[in-house]
Amino acid sequence: MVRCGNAVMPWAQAREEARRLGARSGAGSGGRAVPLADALGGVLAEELTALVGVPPYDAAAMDGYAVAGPGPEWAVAGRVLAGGSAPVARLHPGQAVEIATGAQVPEGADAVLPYEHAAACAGGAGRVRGEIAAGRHVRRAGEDTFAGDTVVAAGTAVTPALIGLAASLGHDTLPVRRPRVAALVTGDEIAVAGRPGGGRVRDAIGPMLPGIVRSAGAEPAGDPRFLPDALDPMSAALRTARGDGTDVVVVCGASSKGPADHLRAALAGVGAEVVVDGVACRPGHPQLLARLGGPGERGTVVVGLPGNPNAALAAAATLLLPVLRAMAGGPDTDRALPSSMRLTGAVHPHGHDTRLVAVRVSGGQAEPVGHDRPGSLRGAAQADAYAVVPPGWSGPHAALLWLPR
Ligand SMILES: Nc1nc2c(c(=O)[nH]1)N[C@H]1C(S)=C(S)[C@@H](COP(=O)(O)OP(=O)(O)OC[C@H]3O[C@@H](n4cnc5c(N)ncnc54)[C@H](O)[C@@H]3O)O[C@H]1N2
Ligand code: MOO
Repeated sequence: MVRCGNAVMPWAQAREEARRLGARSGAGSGGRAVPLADALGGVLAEELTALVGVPPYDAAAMDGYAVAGPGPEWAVAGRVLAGGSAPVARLHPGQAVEIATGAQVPEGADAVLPYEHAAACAGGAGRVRGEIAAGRHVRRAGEDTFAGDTVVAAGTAVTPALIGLAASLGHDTLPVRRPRVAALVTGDEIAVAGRPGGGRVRDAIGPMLPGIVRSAGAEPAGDPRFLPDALDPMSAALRTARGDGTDVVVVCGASSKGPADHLRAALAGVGAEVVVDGVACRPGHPQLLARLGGPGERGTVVVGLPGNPNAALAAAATLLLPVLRAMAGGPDTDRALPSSMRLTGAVHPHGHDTRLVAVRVSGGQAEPVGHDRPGSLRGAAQADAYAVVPPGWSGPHAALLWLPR
């Protein structure tokens, strides 16, 4: 049963509903162990612990001599390079080995004397002299991280640095949450390649969805499927998605109320819970958020995007991204990016809808780029963000909704 009327929801509330539904649907979904090379962009499903310490052994931090005892002179017993073994298992006071940065320091060593502070001894070859402070230039095992330490919290985005860290802690795989997102592109007028003609239009939404999906740490479940403007194929596709455990289905171009827009009827037919039916924003008015699945099930989230491409992008930023981020367990915003900025140029609020204005950010200001009508991606393609301009806004600062990059 469809449980929501046609009340168009305020923009901020719709985003909050999307977050809530994503968190509800993602909770308990666990993670999948993926090889480090494939983990980039996912969100850690569990905390990351150290399987080995960092450094894993007492290591030289400089090229020079590992020395035992206070000196100022030592007898050099040989040489050890990184990855090699020392010529003596243990240094006794007065002994040294020549050592390379990263090599394991023999037991008994008190410090490393860098080459540039070492002098040859007048007393003969095989001896070295200099001044040391105990512990200097030795990186002790576990001085950064002990084996068993918890190092990174669950919910952290997997970045190149985190992958490098995981490798240094002894991991070959990472448990990541990465919702799988199927795309259904509808419309009898849609052409999928080349120059459209004869009342047809190139699909502009299917090609931008994988990037949008990946930007939120999720992954596309294959290529978009193209559906004709008919109820039965839509209903069948929704049932299939629910049946095969797809996390999110994005339906493009069937969200309005025309004779060819079947999403609402299909949702009603499959017993969906409709959470958002229309959002008070421009562009992106006719968007939908729904859930397929019973109370005890994790369910499949359905996001309906309008067919106009810039409206689809605005709707994806409004509903799809918060759903995916919450589902993966990550934050909704990138903390490195400013959340609001002074808006330049003449921007006028709408009477009752929130306007999403394509802006370029430079010099700490956001400037509208134009060409951001619902049917055109020309502005968004040159923009960094949408400025969020609610009804009654008087400026000059506006919240920013950063576009996927
Ligand atoms: N009586 C009403 N009509 C419309 C309303 C409304 O509130 N009442 N809203 C308008 C708005 S706003 C939008 S946006 C569209 C959304 O409609 P749909 O989601 O059903 O999309 P379509 O009608 O199929 O297409 C709209 C437009 O976009 C083109 N399109 C569709 N899919 C794609 C695609 N994948 N790539 C590029 N372009 C696409 C399509 O050819 C149409 O020109 O409804 C308005 N009508
Ligand atoms: O979603 Mo429509 O933009 O408002 O053309």
